Amino acid sequence: MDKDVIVIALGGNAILTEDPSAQGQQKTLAKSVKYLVDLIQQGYRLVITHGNGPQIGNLLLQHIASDSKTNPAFPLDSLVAMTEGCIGYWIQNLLQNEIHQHNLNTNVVSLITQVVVDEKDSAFKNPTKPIGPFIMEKQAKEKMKNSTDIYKEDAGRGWRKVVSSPKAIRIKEIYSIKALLNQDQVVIAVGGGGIPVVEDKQSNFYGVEAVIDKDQASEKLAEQLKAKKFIILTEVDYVYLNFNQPNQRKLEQITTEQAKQFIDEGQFAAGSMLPKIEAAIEFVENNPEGEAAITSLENLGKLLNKQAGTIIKKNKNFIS
Ligand SMILES: Nc1ncnc2c1ncn2[C@@H]1O[C@H](COP(=O)(O)OP(=O)(O)O)[C@@H](O)[C@H]1O
Ligand SMILES: NC(=O)OP(=O)(O)O
Repeated sequence: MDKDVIVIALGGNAILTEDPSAQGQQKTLAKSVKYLVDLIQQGYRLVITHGNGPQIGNLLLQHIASDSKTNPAFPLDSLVAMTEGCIGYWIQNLLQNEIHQHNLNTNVVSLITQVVVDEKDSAFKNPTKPIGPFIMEKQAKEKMKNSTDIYKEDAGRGWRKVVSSPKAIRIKEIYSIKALLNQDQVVIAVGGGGIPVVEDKQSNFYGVEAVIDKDQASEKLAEQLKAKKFIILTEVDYVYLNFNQPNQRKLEQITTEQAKQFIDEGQFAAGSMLPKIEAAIEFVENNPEGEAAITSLENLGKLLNKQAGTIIKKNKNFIS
């Protein structure tokens, strides 16, 4: 591929902020699409991925609330597909309008993406992926007593339902994504971590009940595309040491070695910041010339001007 590729991952919690309505989530997304146009104008090929943790949890609640005979709840693979379609449409629509405003000749396409996982992945027996709304500890423990659902505390923000989250092995539609990029189209892919599928002995694929971590799946995509930059956009402007404590300190530029040391110190919460840091390390270690970055949706513009965000690179020589 002749032009440099940038993979930008938008977090589900960063899309669903105070207003959970469709309009509220579209309004949040609208704030970041203008910066995406800047990247297109700078000549980059753009791939956008997105999370779906809060959205799929809310959708599941709607499905469970309906009549099980006349309107039965769908399994998680189908719900991931629904969130991929919906959030993909929001981004596609907003970004295409913004591109039109700038008189650029680029199309945006959202691709329903399947991601291959291992059916023997131990994650199927140990759910860790938080989805849906944050609830109080007492309410979560009550729900666990009365059902087979599992709830866990999520980064000091409350308790959330957790589901299985097997590791992404490969992106099934990778050749279609490359073909679209080669035509200078902006591609939205691997939404919600992609639809989890397993391959049988006859090379058929079928969906399984899980939600893949979108940071880990996006890293696989960035790696397969040999991307120049892998940018993770979430709710916080920086990755912090001693997060939410009086001695909190922002991290501006770190090496993968420093990042690993901070992981060992337990600086990053499982299910939230930890998978982002692990994905950033994995990407940079497999693409030593590339860089990973983490910041908020609102700060994408500042990140690109090196005025905000945490940047993770392979070694100190790269850090200026
Ligand atoms: N060390 C840390 N630095 C910054 N944020 C952290 C840290 N540890 C945990 N977090 C939490 O991780 C959140 C990002 O994870 P999450 O909400 O799961 O992301 P997403 O935007 O992909 O849905 C932040 O909003 C913050 O609350
Ligand atoms: N699928 C996924 O990882 O979504 P979030 O980024 O919203 O947690």
